[in-house]
Amino acid sequence: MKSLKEDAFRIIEDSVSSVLPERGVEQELKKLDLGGKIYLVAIGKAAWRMAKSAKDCLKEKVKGGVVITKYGHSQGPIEGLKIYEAGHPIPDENTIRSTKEAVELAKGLSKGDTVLFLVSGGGSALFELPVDGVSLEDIKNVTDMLLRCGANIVEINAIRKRLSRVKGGKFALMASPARVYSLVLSDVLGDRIDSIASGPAYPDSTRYEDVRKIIRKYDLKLPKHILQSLREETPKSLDNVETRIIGSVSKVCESAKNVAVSLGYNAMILTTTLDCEASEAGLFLASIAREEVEKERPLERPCVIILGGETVVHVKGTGKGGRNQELVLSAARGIRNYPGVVIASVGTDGTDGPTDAAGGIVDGKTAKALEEVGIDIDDALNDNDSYHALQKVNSLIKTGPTGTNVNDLIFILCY
Ligand SMILES: Nc1ncnc2c1ncn2[C@@H]1O[C@H](COP(=O)(O)OP(=O)(O)O)[C@@H](O)[C@H]1O
Ligand SMILES: O=C(O)[C@@H](CO)OP(=O)(O)O
Ligand SMILES: [Mg+2]
Repeated sequence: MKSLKEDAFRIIEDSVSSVLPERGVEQELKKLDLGGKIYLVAIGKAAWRMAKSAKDCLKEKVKGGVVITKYGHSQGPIEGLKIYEAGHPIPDENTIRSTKEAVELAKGLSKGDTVLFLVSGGGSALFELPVDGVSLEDIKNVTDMLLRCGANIVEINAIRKRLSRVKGGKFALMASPARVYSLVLSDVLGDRIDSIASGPAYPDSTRYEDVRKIIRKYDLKLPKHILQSLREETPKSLDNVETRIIGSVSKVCESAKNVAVSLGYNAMILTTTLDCEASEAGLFLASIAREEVEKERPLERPCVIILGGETVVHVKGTGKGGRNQELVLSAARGIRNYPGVVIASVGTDGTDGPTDAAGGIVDGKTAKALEEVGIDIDDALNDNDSYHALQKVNSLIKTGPTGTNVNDLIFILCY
């Protein structure tokens, strides 16, 4: 055991390493006997690492392929594959251009061929061709609206699927009669495969009725032609797909627990499905930390209480931040002057919101330190400006892109 913060960084580093995609990709590919010609399509923030390990495993059996990842997430050429970077969380021209390449490839395949489809979160923005009558500009506007309204990813993707020619199982239809074998890194709570990257090769479980409810719930003001496109139903069954999940938030939480125990802490996983508003989650975590300090429950100290999930933020202000940063900034209010407590929250992909930070880390001194530099936490939260607040008191966590993506890891350390 070192200092609480050093231990927190160790937990983050080791547990994120344990969910890098290589092991899962290799394990699954070893079990498989993929016949015919294999073509690789990889999408998402973990696409490059997934593609690299698949290519290293299958070597010249892979006849070609396309990798589409977020800007800054490629680590260089991979022999025989075309590597593209594109916009995330809002798609851009490069999204469309590279998706067209993948679609051309899939459409040209024959019976007996296989698409090895490597899927990770981020794929919704990175893999997109709008349906007829919907422009890239429309997709950008709708995506922006959805990301700000506080809807969760299942709701967001229910809408995105219907505006797309590749999402919601439609990419698998394009590849038919070839078969699509998907390896999926899950960043969706409950591992809902049809929501991960909007499920391009998985039957869609959402219906038009769900879409209508989402529009009402968030009072979405959508143009007429978009409303019209949303009525088109998605495939509810596909006969050419097989899917395996190779990593999820549960794994990163298990790993965080093991690291904490190895460092001498009592540890527990409280939930792997945290999905409320980020600032509310922060206050809730702070109250658990106070219970630890005052009543030494639910665990004997020193302890680590671990949560996995994806909180949401209703972005109303004009500041800069992300859900993990907002969570810890909010938590700082509740642990003010409590000694021996640290609360950390990070996106396992290494980016939290449109920032260069993965998340943030606070302790009992953070609230006072903010006050001393003239920052009012409530004001910062109201303006969704968690990044600048945490930056001022050296409380951002920066990892850079990690090459994986299994949602967010959140924990309390108490000494
Ligand atoms: N200023 C902000 N403060 C807090 N959250 C924000 C802010 N701006 C955008 N966000 C949130 O960041 C989310 C996108 O973050 P990102 O880390 O890319 O998500 P993911 O890891 O799920 O792809 C959006 O859904 C939006 O709610
Ligand atoms: O691509 C997506 O639809 C989501 C979920 O998989 O990922 P992210 O939140 O990273 O954009
Ligand atoms: Mg997400």
